[in-house]
This record gives sequence, C-alpha cells and structure tokens, in this order.
Amino acid sequence: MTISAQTIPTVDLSPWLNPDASQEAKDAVVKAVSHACSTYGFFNLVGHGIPEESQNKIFECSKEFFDLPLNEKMKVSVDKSLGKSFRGYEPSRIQTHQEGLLPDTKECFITGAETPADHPDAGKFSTGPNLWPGTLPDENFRQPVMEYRARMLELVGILIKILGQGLPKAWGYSPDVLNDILINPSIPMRLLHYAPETNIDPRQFGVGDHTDFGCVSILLQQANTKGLEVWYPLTKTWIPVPVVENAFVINMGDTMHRWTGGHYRSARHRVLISGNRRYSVAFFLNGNLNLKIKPLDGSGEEASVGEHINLRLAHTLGDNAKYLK
Ligand SMILES: O=C(O)CCC(=O)C(=O)O
Ligand SMILES: [Fe+2]
Repeated sequence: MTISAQTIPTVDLSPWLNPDASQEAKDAVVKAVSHACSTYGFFNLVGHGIPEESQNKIFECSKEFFDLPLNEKMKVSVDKSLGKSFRGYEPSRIQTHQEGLLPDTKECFITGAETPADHPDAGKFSTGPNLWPGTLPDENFRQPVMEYRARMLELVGILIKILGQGLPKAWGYSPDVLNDILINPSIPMRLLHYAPETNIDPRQFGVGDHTDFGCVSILLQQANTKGLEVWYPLTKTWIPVPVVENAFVINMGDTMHRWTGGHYRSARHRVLISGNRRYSVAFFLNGNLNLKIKPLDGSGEEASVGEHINLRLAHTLGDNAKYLK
C-alpha cells in the first residue's frame, strides 16, 4: 500500500452544535477530530458557526494595525509590556525556530486575556494588560479584537470537550479529564502579517519549521493566499494547507502532545514566503499555567504547563528573550 496525503482532513462541527442532531452524528464528530489529531495533528474545521463578518472584521483590524507607520507600531512593542506578559507588537525578524534558519519575516500583534496592571499576577508570564495603539479608535480595533478573542475562547472550549471524549477508552478517564486546562487560561492571540519578499534566501521563512507550544491552536488564513505547510512523517513530505473557505485550521501543540503521551500529535509546520502579502490570525490555548500535567497514558513525568511554554518561547527568541525577563 502506498501512503499518500495530499492535504489535511476537513471536519464539520455542525452536528455537535445542533441540539437536534443524533448521538451518532455527534459521536462521528468526536471520531473525526480524534482521528485527524492522532494522524496529522492538523485539520480544517467547518460548520463552526463563527460568522464570516467576524472573520472579515479581524482581518480589517490586522490591516489597520500593520498599515501604521513603524514608529507608531513600536509605541506598543512587546518590550513595553508589563513584566513577562508579552503583549503588543513584535517586529519582523525577531523569532528564530531552528538553528541554521534566518529569523521569521512575519510581524505580529499579540493580545491575551485582559488582566489589569494592579492584579497580583500581572507581569507574570503571559499575564497582564494588553497594549493598544493610541491612534486606532477602540471601536475599530480594541473592541472587535476582544470580540473575536471571545469567540475563539468559546470555540476552543468546545474542541477541548471533543478531544476529551476522543481519548482512547482503554485509558479509562472521564471525558472531562482535559477540562481543567480551561480554568483561567493563558490564551495569546497573534495577528500575523507576512509582507511580500523578493530575493528569497532558502533559509528564510515567514515562520520557520516549528511546533506550537500550547494545547490547541486555531488559525484563520486570509482567502486566496498560500504558504502554510505541515510535515507529514509517514510520507516525509511537507503538505500544503490551502485555504478552505470559511474554515479554521486547528492544530495540536506540544503541551497537548505531552499530556496525551503523543496520542494527539503536535505537528511541525512552517510558512513559506513569496512575492505576495498574507495575513493570518493565530489563537493559542496555552491553558492554565499553574496546572501540572502528567501524561495520561502513564508514559512520563509531571510537568508545569507554564514553565514548559515559557522555556519553549524563550528558546525561539534567543537574545530577544529579554522581553520575558
Ligand atoms: O500564519 C500561519 O499560517 C501560521 C502561523 C503559525 O504557525 C504560528 O504563529 O505559530
Ligand atoms: Fe505555529
């Protein structure tokens, strides 16, 4: 038998969201998600109920922000965020994912759960107030960004429940076993912009070969763009992830991989650069940073979610890890 994979699977969430759908139809969603996450670690999600206006709006926000002059963007750069909260603008060519690669060309704007500066945890890793550009009116930027984040949090909560139900029955856990990750979670979101590049060095990527650090990532790709690729170990090839209309790309991160003993795979992926501009939005469920997770298959040691993610991020930042100090 030859193993070939042209692209990642697509899963329709609508039976899960439909109160009139049969139990069989809901079970089929669990099966499809579980299979996609254990085989590829990636899938396209359709039937998610998030209106297209909401998707269009977040791209409008991205364009408004990235069109600002560099000096305006630098007024909210991550080095200005409180302590280790890691919010705001991250310029191009800051993060390097692999030795031998040049730093990523992407620029991004990072937000997280809004924690006021006087909260006792503000300034701890991934925790604190967001930075908002003073020149963009709240109703054009802050409000729609926060609304989109709220929708993503709701969606990731649904995905965690499905993933809990899809764990191997032989492990004997309650389907709620993953739910504690959703208590006061770290949920960074990156508006991403890939400017058109000329004279492309083969060591340069929009985002270099990496795995995500957290539990579940939800990515929205701009229509009619390309560049995202996933590594498929069975064929040892990079599979392109073309944009599927009205779909989110869902992928597993390292924390989920570790927690499930590799059952849900954190797959390597990267973004190629080209002469074309591209926007995307990546929402990451890192999860409750204080939670200690032990591989559910009994395969390894307990680890703290927060320490694991902080170390992984610092590694990719190299000298720029000063932003986390
Ligand atoms: O922009 C994309 O398509 C992917 C971005 C990504 O992989 C990341 O930010 O971790
Ligand atoms: Fe990623």
